[in-house]
Amino acid sequence: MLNEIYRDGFYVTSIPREEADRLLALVKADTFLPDRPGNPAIAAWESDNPSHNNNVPVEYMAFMEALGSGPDMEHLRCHMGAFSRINVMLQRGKIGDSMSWHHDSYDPMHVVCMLYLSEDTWAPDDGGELWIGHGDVDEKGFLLDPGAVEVKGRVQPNHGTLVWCLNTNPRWVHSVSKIVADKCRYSLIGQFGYRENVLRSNIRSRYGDTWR
Ligand SMILES: O=C(O)CCC(=O)C(=O)O
Ligand SMILES: [Fe+2]
Repeated sequence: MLNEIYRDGFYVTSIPREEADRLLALVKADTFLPDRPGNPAIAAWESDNPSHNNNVPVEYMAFMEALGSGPDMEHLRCHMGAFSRINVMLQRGKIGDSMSWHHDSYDPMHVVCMLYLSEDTWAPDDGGELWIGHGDVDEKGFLLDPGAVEVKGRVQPNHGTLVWCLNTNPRWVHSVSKIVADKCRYSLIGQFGYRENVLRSNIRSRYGDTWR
């Protein structure tokens, strides 16, 4: 893992089937809100101080905490220190959804992991792949040309697939290709960092209204 993550910025692995099944059952029973500007629930989440956010269901948080304190991250913890803050986000993607190239710099965290859960089997033609790439950025660290990103990896969101990303380099970006199959794509995202580094509450003043 270490060579991949320190050389490429990411590493692809998977979690045990029973663990993925257990989380999928919880996720299927969960409630999803449209992630659109203006949604009051999303606005509240964005204005919240993540250090004080205790709204993440304990099962998701416990899973991420176990990942963060587990052997996969041992060297990252030695290298970067023991993380004092974990964000957890659950997203559901459906046909037509996609996400453009970005770095998770809206809420700077040092390591990001993405766990995929799905009842469907995903083939490359289905879309919904996590693409990981490298791209040039401007003086603020924003990607200059999304069309010029050099793609380094494409990961289908199959059940139990886990992708680790170092999030310390704004040139390391990721995107989600358009979902073209009528399949349901769940991603449980964990971000690992420090309480002392909370910036999300100042997000609009730092990055403007178009930060997404
Ligand atoms: O769902 C995914 O594969 C990636 C989601 C993502 O990049 C994000 O929410 O920042
Ligand atoms: Fe992201």
